[in-house]
Amino acid sequence: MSPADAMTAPKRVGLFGGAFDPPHRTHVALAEAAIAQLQLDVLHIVPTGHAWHKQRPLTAAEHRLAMCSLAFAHVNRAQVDARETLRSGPSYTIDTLQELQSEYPGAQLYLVMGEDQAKALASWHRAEDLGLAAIICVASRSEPHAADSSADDSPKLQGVPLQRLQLPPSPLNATEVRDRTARGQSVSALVLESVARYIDQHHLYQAD
Ligand SMILES: Nc1ncnc2c1ncn2[C@@H]1O[C@H](COP(=O)(O)OP(=O)(O)OP(=O)(O)O)[C@@H](O)[C@H]1O
Ligand SMILES: O=C(O)c1ccc[n+]([C@@H]2O[C@H](COP(=O)([O-])O)[C@@H](O)[C@H]2O)c1
Repeated sequence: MSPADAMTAPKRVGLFGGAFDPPHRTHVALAEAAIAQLQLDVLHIVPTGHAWHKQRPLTAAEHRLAMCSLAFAHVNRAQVDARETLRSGPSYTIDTLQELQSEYPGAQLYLVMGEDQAKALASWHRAEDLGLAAIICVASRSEPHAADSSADDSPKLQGVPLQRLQLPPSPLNATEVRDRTARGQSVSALVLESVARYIDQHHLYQAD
């Protein structure tokens, strides 16, 4: 890398992973909040390839990628990244963080997530390495995906403090988008208009 390249190389790099089946309005708000509050140079939006932790099969990656491209199109510094859908085997976040470390030498990485995922972090693959690779940044989440209220509400990963993102608690979730679509109800309050159109045009989430 030349000295000039080093001056302009991204120094604050975010990773926001998810099934994004489909991406909804709160995903977009969370990405915008992360970019602004963490002053990110780039935020990689990474749809999961093989979600080893989910029971249900995900919608084909090509559709989830296309919907992410629509949902995050207007978000400056967000970059939809297909890498996990192209990787064989389970999608492990630590693998993606290590790839980003190689691609952005010297950058500080930020791993962005909702609180439900933060509470489950200890079960992730190589969980102990996550907090070494990235600063873990968490947005609170309201029902129905909120974490158990009896649990410690200041989550930590084996002693690693998690950084809070300021985001008004939102009950939006992709399950409701899929359920409403299957019932023939409108989802325009839950997803961007472009995503609603894509769902309709490609007959996604419709009842059999
Ligand atoms: N309403 C929300 N508030 C805060 N974080 C959220 C919210 N919805 C999703 N997230 C976060 O976005 C990331 C990706 O979530 P995901 O794609 O699984 O969406 P979801 O709405 O949780 O989907 P599903 O209902 O299918 O479980 C996760 O880190 C999740 O915690
Ligand atoms: O690396 C892991 O073991 C791991 C376990 C659970 C979830 N994740 C990642 O967390 C992100 C959000 O997951 P989800 O279930 O909310 O879509 C997504 O990128 C998943 O691949 C990663």
